[in-house]
Amino acid sequence: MSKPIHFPPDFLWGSATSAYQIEGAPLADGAGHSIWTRFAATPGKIANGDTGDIACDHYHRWREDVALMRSLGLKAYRFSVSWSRILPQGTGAVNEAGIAFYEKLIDELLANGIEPMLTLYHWDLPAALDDRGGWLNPAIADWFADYARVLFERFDGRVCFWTTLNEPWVVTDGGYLHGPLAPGHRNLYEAPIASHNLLRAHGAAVKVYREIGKHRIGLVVNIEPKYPASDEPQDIAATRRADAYMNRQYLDPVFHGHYPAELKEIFGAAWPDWPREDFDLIGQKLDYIGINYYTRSVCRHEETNWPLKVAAVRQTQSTHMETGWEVFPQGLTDTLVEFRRRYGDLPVYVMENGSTFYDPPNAEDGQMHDPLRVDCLKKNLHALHAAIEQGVDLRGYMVWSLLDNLEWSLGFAKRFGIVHVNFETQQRTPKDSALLYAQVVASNGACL
Ligand SMILES: OC[C@@H]1[C@@H](O)[C@H](O)[C@@H](O)c2nc(CNc3ccccc3)cn21
Repeated sequence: MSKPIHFPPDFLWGSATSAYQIEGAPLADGAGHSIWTRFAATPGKIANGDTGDIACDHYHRWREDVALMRSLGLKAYRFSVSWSRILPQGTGAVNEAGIAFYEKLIDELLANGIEPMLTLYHWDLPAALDDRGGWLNPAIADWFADYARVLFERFDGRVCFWTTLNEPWVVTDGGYLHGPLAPGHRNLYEAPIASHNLLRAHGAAVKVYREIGKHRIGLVVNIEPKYPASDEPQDIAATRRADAYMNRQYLDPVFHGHYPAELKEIFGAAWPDWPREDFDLIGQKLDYIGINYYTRSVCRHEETNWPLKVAAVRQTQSTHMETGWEVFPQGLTDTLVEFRRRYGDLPVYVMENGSTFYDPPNAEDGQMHDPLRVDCLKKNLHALHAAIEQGVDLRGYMVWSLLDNLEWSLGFAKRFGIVHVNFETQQRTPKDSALLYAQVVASNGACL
């Protein structure tokens, strides 16, 4: 019998979602179009023709969903704000109805003892700003800082945990290099520019927060640890390129003031000489780092793969994600320990961790059994604890996701929720994984 595990006494257990994936009603009450309302309206971009027009109807069911979080005993809830609800044109006049929606949500969370953790940007750029170049226009750092200032002024104090960006790597790789995500560009020269402007915008928002904010602000990055498929020099070099491109491309400029050298090798002539002063802006001091972990990647050299020349070697035990994300809890421990080794002792929150499996239909007992997700969750939480035992200053964990939701271009078929959503009736049904998670929260991990 292994000894029971305990997390730090004030460990923050919560769940995470994002606006476009759950809210629905993206254009209600004066909201403007985003690059995702446009992408979803473009045939072939989202599987099965799914869209965020209704999603989980959270825009109308927010009170019920907060009650659901309360019933699970959650201590925190990580959500994102739709920029184009607040500023329908991306800049200029504030849409008070947009402010009102998030104000109701925040106040309901607080009334139920749940810490609101607000993400300013989770991929849904206002379409009006995309028309002006979006992340390719250097002015977006100012546009984003002005948007952030509106929310800081309205909500700081009720919101004490702020995140500037969710996963700049996915925004860039998916939206500008390979194209499966909005705005759907495939351009080697655009990707570094978009990525750099995301980091500049992050820094500009943190700078504003330091002027007027009184609580905590950070950045959320997705980290996928890279392991060489062999000890062949070519595979070792491929692994370093993959780590530099996906992981260190964001953490090195924020914490070390420069990009990894491998990026010039990867992008060649498409990699600009960045102005030195940009790194002063990007390197604003943070109160915490948010890390999203799902899987690892085993890398080998592949000359034909553009532009990294890296291929991922498929592993055996995988989730049902499109690209078969391996269940590899050790990678979570390794990621957290490596962050501390490379970047220091900043407080860390795991802001997303979860899995998608084809959930069996309702059992005769009416319960949603999801044994694979339960097993995955248990293993990842043990891995989390192992990182704490190795000295990581881990402060909290947000399971992805509270609800089954729109998995971007993969549509509704990929279910990550610990709570099942019937998208015809909008009925929410906690899965076994939700019942387990409620026990974990109530016992602070001792039940594991
Ligand atoms: O795919 C599951 C979630 C997604 O629903 C969230 O909105 C997003 O924040 C999110 N990020 C990852 C991990 N990163 C990633 C890696 C490759 C492609 C797409 C996402 C997974 N997820």
